Amino acid sequence: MISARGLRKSFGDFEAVKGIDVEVRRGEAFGFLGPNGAGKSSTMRMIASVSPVSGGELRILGMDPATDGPAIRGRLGVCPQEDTLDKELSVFDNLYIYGRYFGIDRATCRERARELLEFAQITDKAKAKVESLSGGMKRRLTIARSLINNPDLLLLDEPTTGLDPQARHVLWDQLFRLKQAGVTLVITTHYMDEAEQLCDRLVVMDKGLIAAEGSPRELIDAHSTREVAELRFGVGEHEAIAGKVEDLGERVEVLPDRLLVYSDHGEDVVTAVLDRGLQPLATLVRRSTLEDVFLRLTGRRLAD
Ligand SMILES: Nc1ncnc2c1ncn2[C@@H]1O[C@H](COP(=O)(O)OP(=O)(O)OP(=O)(O)O)[C@@H](O)[C@H]1O
Repeated sequence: MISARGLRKSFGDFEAVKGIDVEVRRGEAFGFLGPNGAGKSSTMRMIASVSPVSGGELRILGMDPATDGPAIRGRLGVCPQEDTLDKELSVFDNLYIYGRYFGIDRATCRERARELLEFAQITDKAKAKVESLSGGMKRRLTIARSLINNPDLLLLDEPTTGLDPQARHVLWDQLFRLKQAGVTLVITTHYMDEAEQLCDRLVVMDKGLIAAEGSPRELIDAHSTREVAELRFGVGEHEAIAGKVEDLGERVEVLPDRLLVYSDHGEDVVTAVLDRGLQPLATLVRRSTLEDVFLRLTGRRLAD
């Protein structure tokens, strides 16, 4: 569906994407995970064929965005980071008029708009003004709108940024149903839980480069331990205590508010810490996540 080789994007002297290789297969949900400024949106805009490639090769659905932009865009759905809904129009008309813009005939547009309202679970809001919708409903409508042309490939740029946890879960469900219906999804996100939930495969991006690639499970297995023991001590104590526990795991990370001890057996770490007379204010043993992978690969947290 998408094939990139040595793909680059420059803005003047600044290189936002520094030569990346990406292969997205039909029917999969593929993620670009990385912090703000990693180059995810720049990559996405090149894939959406709205921003020219500065270097390397890019093929979308077997076509070249430099020469086949309109044909590619006709087969893509694009859900941008910011809401671009028409606030003056009703929910239904946002879908209907967008469909007409794609050249779809009136009757098909009406039918498709009704289907999509149902899919987005906002049928009862058909006549409401967009302004009256909650943030989650607006995102669902934006996704519905991006499906009006029955795209083969749906591009979603940070689909759940700014939503509360419940609205995020409703949206994930919507995206999961799309995937089951055979739509190929490409998602950028800086939420590792979103990447873990939705993506079959992903690349971890940092500073315009790909730091790692694989399924969430493969990435965690390759770059982290099975478990992590989190130890919380008093403010300012973590650096000094790190030296006293570093032999208990494969690796120790010092964060401002806690220590992370990486070990396949987190409970054993906690027991050993207490045996040494150390008195953490709180302990937690959890499974490794993509956040741990990111920290390992870049020395920084995604949240930062
Ligand atoms: N039009 C532009 N002109 C100049 N610099 C740009 C432009 N667009 C993006 N950049 C820069 O390129 C870098 C990558 O930006 P990009 O938006 O691709 O990152 P991102 O990973 O999508 O982050 P975010 O989550 O903030 O969107 C950033 O340093 C950004 O400031």
